[in-house]
Amino acid sequence: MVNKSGFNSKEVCGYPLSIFFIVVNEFCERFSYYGMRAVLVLYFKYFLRWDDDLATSIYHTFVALCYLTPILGAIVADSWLGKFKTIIYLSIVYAIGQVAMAVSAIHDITDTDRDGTPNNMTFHVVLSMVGLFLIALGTGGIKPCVAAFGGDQFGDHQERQRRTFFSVFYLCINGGSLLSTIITPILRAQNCGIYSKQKCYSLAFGVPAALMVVALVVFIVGSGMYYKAKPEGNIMGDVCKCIGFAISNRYKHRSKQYPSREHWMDWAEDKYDKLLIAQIKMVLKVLFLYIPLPMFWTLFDQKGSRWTLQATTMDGNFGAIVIQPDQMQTVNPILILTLVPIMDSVIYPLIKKCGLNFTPLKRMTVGMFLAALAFVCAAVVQIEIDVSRKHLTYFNLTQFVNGMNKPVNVSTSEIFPFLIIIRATFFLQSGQLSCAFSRDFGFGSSYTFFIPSTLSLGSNCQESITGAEDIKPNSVHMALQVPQYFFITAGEVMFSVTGLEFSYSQAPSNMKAVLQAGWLLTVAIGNFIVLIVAEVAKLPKQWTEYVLFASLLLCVCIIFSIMAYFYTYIDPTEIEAKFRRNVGDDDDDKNDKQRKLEMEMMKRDLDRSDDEHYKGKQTKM
Ligand SMILES: CC(C)C[C@H](NC(=O)[C@@H](N)Cc1ccccc1)C(=O)O
Repeated sequence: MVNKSGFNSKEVCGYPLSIFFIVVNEFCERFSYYGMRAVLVLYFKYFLRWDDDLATSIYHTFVALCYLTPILGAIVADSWLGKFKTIIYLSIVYAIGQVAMAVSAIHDITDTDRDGTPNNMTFHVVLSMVGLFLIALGTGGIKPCVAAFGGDQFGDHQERQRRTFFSVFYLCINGGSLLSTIITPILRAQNCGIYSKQKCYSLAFGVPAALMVVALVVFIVGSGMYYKAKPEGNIMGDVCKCIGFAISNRYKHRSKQYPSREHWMDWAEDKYDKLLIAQIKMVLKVLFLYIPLPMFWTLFDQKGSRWTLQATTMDGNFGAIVIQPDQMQTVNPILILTLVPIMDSVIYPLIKKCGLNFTPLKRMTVGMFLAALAFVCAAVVQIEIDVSRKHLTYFNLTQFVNGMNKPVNVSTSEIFPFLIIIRATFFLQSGQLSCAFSRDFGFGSSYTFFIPSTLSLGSNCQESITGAEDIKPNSVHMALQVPQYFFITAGEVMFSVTGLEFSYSQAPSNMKAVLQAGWLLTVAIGNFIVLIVAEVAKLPKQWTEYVLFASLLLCVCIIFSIMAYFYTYIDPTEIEAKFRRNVGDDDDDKNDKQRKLEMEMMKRDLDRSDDEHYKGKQTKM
């Protein structure tokens, strides 16, 4: 197949072979990212021994940084190294970061007294912070480049294939993240160590590190097959200078005597290339359309916070298995893996058959509406929970009344989540004597256990300990969260998968990665809005906060649909080709332009000294 730049690539079933390496790379990279992220807060809390607040804020800072760094990667790719080299270099940085995380989690390195706890915590903290910084730089930096690089592999005539590629790309993101969020918590729960056995965070970080190395190797293997668009110099510098010149030139010509121009960017025509101005107009048009989009991510990213907290007040007993609150999040990638193929092969073709033109911007609007609907469902579930008056966390609150005349130490084993019931084992110890007993709990319940004065420690105490249920278990089932997950995920498919492709198709050739980064920036801003709204609104009832978010998104959705109505789709390649054809004429024009500019500058100088006098002079010239 010969693509837009005359590059000849191998094809399989109408698709360039090179994209196989790109989607496998994405799968491994997302496995690496989400796998590491899944155990990060627990690593902060239990390995570095940070409190909940510090752990949560460092976690969110890291996630926000991951969506801010794409702009850096995009500038480097589009202006300097090109996407291919940027992906290679930043993937190396990323893999080093993951290895640093894995090493930072080996307690034996500083466990000089071999008691199972690190003796030099500073070493572990510093190494893990360096690791996280490198990971944020790497994952964020390559993110806009990989998607845009994949899009580059298609020729202009392969629009349909390119759309399918973005769907498959999204499937790989979710396939990788689903697998890793299941696997790494299992790895973390293992015990490992050289001198003493501890929870195996090093393995939980080590496997994602290995997957990142695999991602890099796979990407390099495909090297000979890629179409590699060349960077066109410091494009972002030129863009900024051109916009700056247009603004200042417009300001200098604000007087009514100067004829207005069709677009404010046209004021840059006196100095800059028409092609560059046309490309900037395309980018600005799309970026303007992006202004309302962060609100979608504001709702979307609350799956990991508010919805997980909601799940902690619900009953996770699904018969064969007990689902932990944070495990509910895996419903999202599972639904993505089912909904993307259904949408692509059934829903969208059906809509088309009905004669409806379901354009990308219409899809995104419906996506926003569905996300708002998801929050209405969340509010209804919340009301149900509030009515049932079960506000406790799934960690069962337990107290003991000691009837013995000596102090008894009580400790507990971990709760086993994959059994039909939640079973906890308690160890009672006094001096050298100890005994153990187990009890089953319901989510959210609270118990008081009585240790009788006659209890003989050292023997079996299973039968001797009696308990009273203080608070009944949570009665609202976690399955009730499924509708809200369904709507938010259907919204994600319509909004995010479409937006990814839209950002690529509407971007000029030399700013594809930049526009992808602009798209990812809406995710970062959305995350900041969560913090602001939650802080400012401070609503007493959780369900009212859900309704507030749903209403905000609905308003934004209406604004966006109006903006979308006035948006005209463009074909950047066609526009660029038109300007390139006119380049000869433009060269001739340039001298005239330069002359005109000099004239106007002279005119401005004279304007400042004596307007009337100048007017006289001009007519004489
Ligand atoms: C936010 C990103 C632009 C999109 C993408 N994320 C997803 O596809 C999520 N559905 C993945 C996910 C996985 C597990 C739990 C929650 C979400 C990405 O990561 O690129």
